[in-house]
Amino acid sequence: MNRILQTCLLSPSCSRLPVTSLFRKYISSGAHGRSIFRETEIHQGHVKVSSNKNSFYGFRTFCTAEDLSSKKCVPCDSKDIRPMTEQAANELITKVPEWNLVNEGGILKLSRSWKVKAFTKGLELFQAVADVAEAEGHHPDLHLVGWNNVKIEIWTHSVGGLTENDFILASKISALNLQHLLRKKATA
Ligand SMILES: C[C@H](O)[C@H](O)[C@H]1CNC2=NC(N)=NC(=O)C2=N1
Repeated sequence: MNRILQTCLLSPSCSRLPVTSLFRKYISSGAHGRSIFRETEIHQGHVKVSSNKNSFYGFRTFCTAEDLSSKKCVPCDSKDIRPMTEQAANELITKVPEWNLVNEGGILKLSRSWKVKAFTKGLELFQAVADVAEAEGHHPDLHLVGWNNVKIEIWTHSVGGLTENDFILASKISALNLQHLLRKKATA
């Protein structure tokens, strides 16, 4: 029997922000005492929801696509940078749904493909992406084959895997307006 218990966690800091409050709704599933709860954060009238299967005391932060695109890449030669686990990558890929998570010869990468209108439009797309990459100091692998097939792969070469830098760059690329360069999708 599922009981939905909703408790409002108004932390003191929230009391000063009348419109910001953190609601935690959890459903006591009963099985093995695990609870499934959903945090709902209400900010200025819009709601971000993260579902989380965790013990009652588990508390998970969550980031959204806009969080990633507002972040800055860090130098890839910093000593404490490490490749993330496949589980972490599977969680973060949900924030950049236009991208695919691929494993190439044991190296996890982000990959995305486009069909462009013309060869030169592919080069324009590369230039737009290059501007973002240079600003971030983090660079993708660019492929343009068969004159109009663009593929971009992103991974952190210095660690031989994925880091948050890759997801930040992917999110910033997704935010680019590239529609005018792309071939119209064939209608059904
Ligand atoms: C010092 C600077 O962070 C490194 O040269 C950067 C440049 N751009 C990079 N881009 C990617 N994708 N991986 C790297 O390891 C990398 N290293």
